[in-house]
Parts: sequence; C-alpha cells; structure tokens
Amino acid sequence: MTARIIDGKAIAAALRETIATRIAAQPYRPGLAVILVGEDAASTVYVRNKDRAAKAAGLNASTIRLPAETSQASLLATIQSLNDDPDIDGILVQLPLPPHIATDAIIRAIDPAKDVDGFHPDNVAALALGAPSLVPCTPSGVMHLLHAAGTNISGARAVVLGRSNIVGRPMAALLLAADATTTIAHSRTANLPDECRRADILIAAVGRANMVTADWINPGATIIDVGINRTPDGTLTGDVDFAAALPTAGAITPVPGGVGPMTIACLLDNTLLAAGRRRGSKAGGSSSGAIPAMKSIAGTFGSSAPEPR
Ligand SMILES: Nc1nc2c(c(=O)[nH]1)N[C@@H](CN(C=O)c1ccc(C(=O)N[C@@H](CCC(=O)O)C(=O)O)cc1)CN2
Repeated sequence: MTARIIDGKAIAAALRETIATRIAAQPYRPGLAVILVGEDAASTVYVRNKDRAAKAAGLNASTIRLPAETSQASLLATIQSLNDDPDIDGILVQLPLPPHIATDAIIRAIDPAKDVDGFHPDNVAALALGAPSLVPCTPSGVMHLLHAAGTNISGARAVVLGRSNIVGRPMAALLLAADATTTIAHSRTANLPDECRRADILIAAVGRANMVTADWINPGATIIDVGINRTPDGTLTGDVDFAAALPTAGAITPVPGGVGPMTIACLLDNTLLAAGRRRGSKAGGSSSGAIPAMKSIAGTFGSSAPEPR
C-alpha cells in the first residue's frame, strides 16, 4: 500500500481563502507588522511570502527591514512603537535573530495580545494550561493537516520528535489538548526508532534531513514532516525519508508543500483572531473552529476569528 499524500499547499490555500472572506466581512483591516533583522536568505523568502499572503488575504501588512547590525535597544524601541500603535494587531519578529540580540528579551517585549507567533511566555503558559490564546503557527498548521487527513487524534499515540520552543513543545501541548497520548522524543531518548514505531501520529521536527527511515514507522501511521533541510546539492528535504516511508505510512506530508504553507496561513488566522479580540468584535466560529479534531479546545484554539458582521 502507498501512503496518502497530505497536500499542505492546497489545504493552506483553502484556509487562506476562508480567512480572506472573514477579513472582508470586518469593518476594519487588521494590521500585521513583520520585522526582519538582517538578510538571512531563507528568512528573506519567508518574510516576503508572509507579506504577499497577508496582503492577498486583505490584511494591512507591512514589513520592517532592519540591518543586521541593529542593536537590541533599537529593536526593542521598534517593538514598543508597534505595541503602542492602535492600527497594528499583530507583531512578528522573524527568527533567527543575529547572535548579538537576545531572542528571549525580544519575544518578551511583544504585547502578548499582538503576539501572532504565540511565542510570548504568557501565550506559552496559556497553551501549557490547556487554555490556548495565540498558538504558534507551525503546530497550529499541523493540527489543521491532521484534521484534513482524517486522522483520529483523541486516544491516538502521538510522538513528537523534537523539543524546540517553536514547534516540538507547543505541538505536544496541542496534541495533549486534543486528547492524544503524547510523547516528546529527542536526541537523548533511548531507543528512538522503537519510540517512533509506537506512534499512530508521528510529528518529525528535528531538523535533520531524512533522519526518520521506513523502519521507524508504525504501518498505517500519519506522518507529519516539519523539517525543512537544504541538502548540499540544494534540494529541500524533510526529516523523513519520504520515498522510503511511502509504502509503510498511512498518510504523509511532503517537503516542500506540506507544513510550510500552513505556517503562513495560520499566521493570517492568528492576526485575524488578535484583531477581533483587540477591537472588541464578538469572537466565535472560525476557520479552525470547524475542525472536529480540535473540539476539545474549541473557542480557544486557532482562530476564534470574529464572525462577519
Ligand atoms: N518568527 C518566526 N520565525 C520563524 C518561524 C515562525 O513561525 N515564526 N518559522 C520558521 C520559518 N517559517 C516561517 O517563518 C517558514 C518556513 C517555511 C515555510 C514554507 O512555506 N516552506 C516551503 C518551502 C519554501 C522554500 O522553498 O524554502 C514548504 O515547506 O513548502 C514557511 C514559513 C523559522 N522562523
């Protein structure tokens, strides 16, 4: 048997369309500010794609490009002015930052109500307590993909490979909130392949090209590949050996065209959600509220975007 391919590009396009319809129904244009410090090649592409997608969906989006030598104090001042700007609903600082800037201090400086990345400690704590507010975009996108794939989450054994603050930890919190029996596996986990082989749902987010091979996969499992690795010949590849996994997995995301496009769609969703809350629109319904897999955390997860008025 061959695994079903979960088409993240198409699912993200549908989500962006839903969000655009909701934005068009609002009496205001939600504002999104994205800050890029330096000229990291991949970050430059991601920020350009965010800007395009945000504008296409009807957001009032702007990108603030700062030189790599920007001081931490100057970046903090930029964030403060965006925190104070009533037209800005969402603020995102593209990561990674240059090494002389303390990422933690920057994330803490963002108004949690405008933190559309969901990285501020207040938002992290809310998610950990099972009452998520603004949820990190990549894990949020993964939940959408699991739903679209028709994967049963409640009661399933989920293994998250990787424990980063951006993906692994919030991913595990979301799966737990959706009633999966959730394990975080990492570089120190004993018998890593055995651990992964127990998973009905395997989320690979380690950042090592093709690390997950066919013998790590439980036959029929849903495999979500969050890895984006560039091989020496310039090819983009995930953390899962896709070709080898195909005959064993039940469903699998490709790289590119899997999780990546969902990250950007969920950023738009978070911006709409943040705008609705800040501007006092009645929250309810949402692009992701329609997702049964998230019912247990409905109303708080993903976009409780304002209803059209
Ligand atoms: N402030 C943040 N920084 C970073 C985040 C984040 O969520 N917030 N995530 C990643 C990068 N990222 C978004 O910023 C991102 C990565 C990849 C994609 C994507 O669409 N990938 C495509 C392939 C693109 C390519 O050719 O390189 C795909 O997978 O199909 C979107 C967003 C780190 N930084």
